[in-house]
Amino acid sequence: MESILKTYFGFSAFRPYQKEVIEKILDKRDCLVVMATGSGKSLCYQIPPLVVGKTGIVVSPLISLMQDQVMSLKQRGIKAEFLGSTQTDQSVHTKAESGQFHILFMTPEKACTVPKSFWSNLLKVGISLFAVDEAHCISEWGHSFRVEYKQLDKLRDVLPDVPFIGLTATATEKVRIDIISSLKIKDPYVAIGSFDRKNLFYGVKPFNRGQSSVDELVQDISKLVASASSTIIYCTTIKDVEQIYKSLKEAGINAAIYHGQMGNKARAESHRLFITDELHVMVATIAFGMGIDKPNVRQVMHYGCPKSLESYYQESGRCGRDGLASVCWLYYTRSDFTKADFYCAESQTANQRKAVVESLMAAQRYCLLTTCRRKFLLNHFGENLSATKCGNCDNCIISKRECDMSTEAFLLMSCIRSCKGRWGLNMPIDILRGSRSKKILDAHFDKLPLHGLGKDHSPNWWKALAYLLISSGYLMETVIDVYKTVSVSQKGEQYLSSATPDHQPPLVLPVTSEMEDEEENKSRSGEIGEIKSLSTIKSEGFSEAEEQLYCMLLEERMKLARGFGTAPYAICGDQTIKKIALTRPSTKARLANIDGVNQHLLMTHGDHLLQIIQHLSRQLNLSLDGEATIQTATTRKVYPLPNQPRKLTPAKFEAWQSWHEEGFSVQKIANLPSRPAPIKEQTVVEYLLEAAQEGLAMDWTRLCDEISYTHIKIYLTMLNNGESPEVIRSGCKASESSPSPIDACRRETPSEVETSGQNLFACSEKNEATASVTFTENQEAKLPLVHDIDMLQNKRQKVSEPEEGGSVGLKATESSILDWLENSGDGVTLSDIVEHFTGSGEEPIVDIVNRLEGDFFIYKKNNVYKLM
Ligand SMILES: Nc1ncnc2c1ncn2[C@@H]1O[C@H](COP(=O)(O)OP(=O)(O)OP(=O)(O)O)[C@@H](O)[C@H]1O
Repeated sequence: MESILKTYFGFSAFRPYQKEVIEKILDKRDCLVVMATGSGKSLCYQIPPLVVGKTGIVVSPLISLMQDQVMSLKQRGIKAEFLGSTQTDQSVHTKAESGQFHILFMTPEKACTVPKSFWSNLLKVGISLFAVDEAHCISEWGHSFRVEYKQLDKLRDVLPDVPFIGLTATATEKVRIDIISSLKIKDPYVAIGSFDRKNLFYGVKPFNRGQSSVDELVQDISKLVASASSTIIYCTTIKDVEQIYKSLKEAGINAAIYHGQMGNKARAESHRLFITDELHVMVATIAFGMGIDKPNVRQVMHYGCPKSLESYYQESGRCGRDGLASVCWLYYTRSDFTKADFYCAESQTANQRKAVVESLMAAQRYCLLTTCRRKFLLNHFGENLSATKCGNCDNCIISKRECDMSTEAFLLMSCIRSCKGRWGLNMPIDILRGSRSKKILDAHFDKLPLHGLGKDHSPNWWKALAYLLISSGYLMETVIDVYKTVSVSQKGEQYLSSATPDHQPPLVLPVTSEMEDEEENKSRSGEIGEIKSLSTIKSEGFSEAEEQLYCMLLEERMKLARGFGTAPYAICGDQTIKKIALTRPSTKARLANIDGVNQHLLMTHGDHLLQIIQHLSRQLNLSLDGEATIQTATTRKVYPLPNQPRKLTPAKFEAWQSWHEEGFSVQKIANLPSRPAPIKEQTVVEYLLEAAQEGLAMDWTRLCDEISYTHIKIYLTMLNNGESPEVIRSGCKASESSPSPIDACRRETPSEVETSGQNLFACSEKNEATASVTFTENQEAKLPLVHDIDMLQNKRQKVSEPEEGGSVGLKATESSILDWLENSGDGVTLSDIVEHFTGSGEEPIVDIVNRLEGDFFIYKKNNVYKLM
């Protein structure tokens, strides 16, 4: 699996859950995969067909999306095609039926209407999986319900032994259950990943639909265009799309446009211009881009509140899919929150209508939030962010002014109570503002003593206060059919009972931007502008020349893509180009070792790329084969982190930052090129534990995974069996006279212990006769890993076998190295190879290894070579 990952996709490590899901699919188990947009779900269905050599069927809702995926897969040397109404190549059907494609995409309509013979013919050659992408479309509770998806369950009986996989980026529990039952998925393996997209910045801004707001937006976008980064602007109506498009045009910004009233051809052309980077801005309705696979979109702006948080999460999630820092801004007006009727137009049942209204309410709450937006979003999807602030949203960055609003809160709550929970917010606000509308007169609300007491504030100011009171639990909203009513909660009642018209206990609330705009006529746009420029830092850590090289390489990629009629990102990602600009590889082996460089890229463009790199580097006076010392890590934040706890030394804090914030492994931190000399991995683990003790956030699961779950399991099992882990230490001492198998291994193959990367019982010097366990400073013995023991025992057997060639020493050749690697499951380091093939010098060995790597026979991960 790992060699397929490197060969076809250029990646050397799986992301969380990918491997598990793939293994389950290979075991023919049904799966439900619920993972964030851009987290790498597609790989889960792309790898099994390549492993077993049988077609994988993927149902996908949009033709444009299928076309993009087919294009990208072909660029990786994978045989992929799609079947749908726009397929013009008649031979695809026949080829598909005879199993000639690794991956075959189909629209749901096509999957349900192809003749049965298609499936029976394909079954004869074998089907590796049946995947339903964007599986939430099957659920009425989902935000993109598609009737045609409902028919897919018919195929369960046609393909009884084929594993069915549902994949979605947004699924509440209700939707998950619905997907499982609607697709007739049996006893599925359910993988639910984190929804936290750490590289995305979230921000919200109120606006009015006036020209000044549009001008401000255009100004923001022109800055982004100048940095050649891709932006999607989502509008809620076609009218808005046209207005923004026109304003951009007038400001000299060329943008693509996309909405449902455009013809197919025009839409396809817009789509093409955007994904091929010919145009950097796309103004569109949400008709654009379900599952759009362009990884380097740097901004998604919503011009108008979306209809649900699910859609917002998915639409905004289209930026930063390559893991680089990206920005999501949402601009809303109050009138956006009154569109429930409009969104309910297609709802047929009361349940559907209720779902629509509740969804819009959640989106509204997100807009009006004064606390961490990421925490709120994650909470909506059932995930808890342990910290109160994420440090990467507007609310966490801009400190909010707080103010005692007890008098106004008292007025509003009293007025709502007088309305007896039968009205929405407009009625009590109109009463407070002294309205004499017919509704108010009919209900005799003009007689209330509160009538007219709130004229000093606008309706929007009162609404902002109402939402502060809702989010802090003093008021509550209820949905009846499509109507929302507001009433005083128990907490609110308690407050009212402790207050009188002359005296109210303090009630301190944050001043929202809307209130601020009205009260002080003060806009936050200055601060926001600053955030935005910070958030769009493109190439942090580059020298000027490297920055130039990066831009030139992007240009070269663009030329290549044009020549091949494909999108630049399909050639390779921005992240890969960044790494190339930083390391400037001079050989195929070094190029192959860069994450994101796959075999097809190396074979088709490798020589050309190497020439270009050499030429441009010379031109810019940059040396070749540099070390990538800057962080291009996936989760780099552009904002300052919480202050370093006082007790932690800078080294410890930095280790924690690299691990927690940048996602570096313990091993990588121990060996950072910026260190004068590597430090022990165990030391890094201790730094992390100290940081956790100091109260810094810690992903324990990840840490356990990294330092080995097995390690902990052995420890617990020993405790369970009443054995003290001390026996390990005493066993070691006894080993001086009668070595335990572990000790014996340790003595015979000392260097291999280090290859486990765990440094669990660091060995004494090579040939030393009496090995001893290394203790930590406080003399605690460390436990070996189960697989380490197995590995060592295996190796011990091998070591005791007579070696070919006796004392002459083994000679390294391409085939002898490959043969040897075949039997070393966990891979070997360069020094292992040099030690093993004593009949050859280091230099020729390095040559051979480079050749093998450049030809994709082997690949390197964490300095360990493995067989492809
Ligand atoms: N193991 C990996 N290592 C590095 N990059 C990866 C890995 N797996 C996937 N990616 C990259 O992550 C990006 C997003 O992957 P993918 O398109 O599969 O996301 P997704 O979860 O299907 O998103 P969506 O819900 O939007 O369809 C792609 O550019 C892909 O190449």
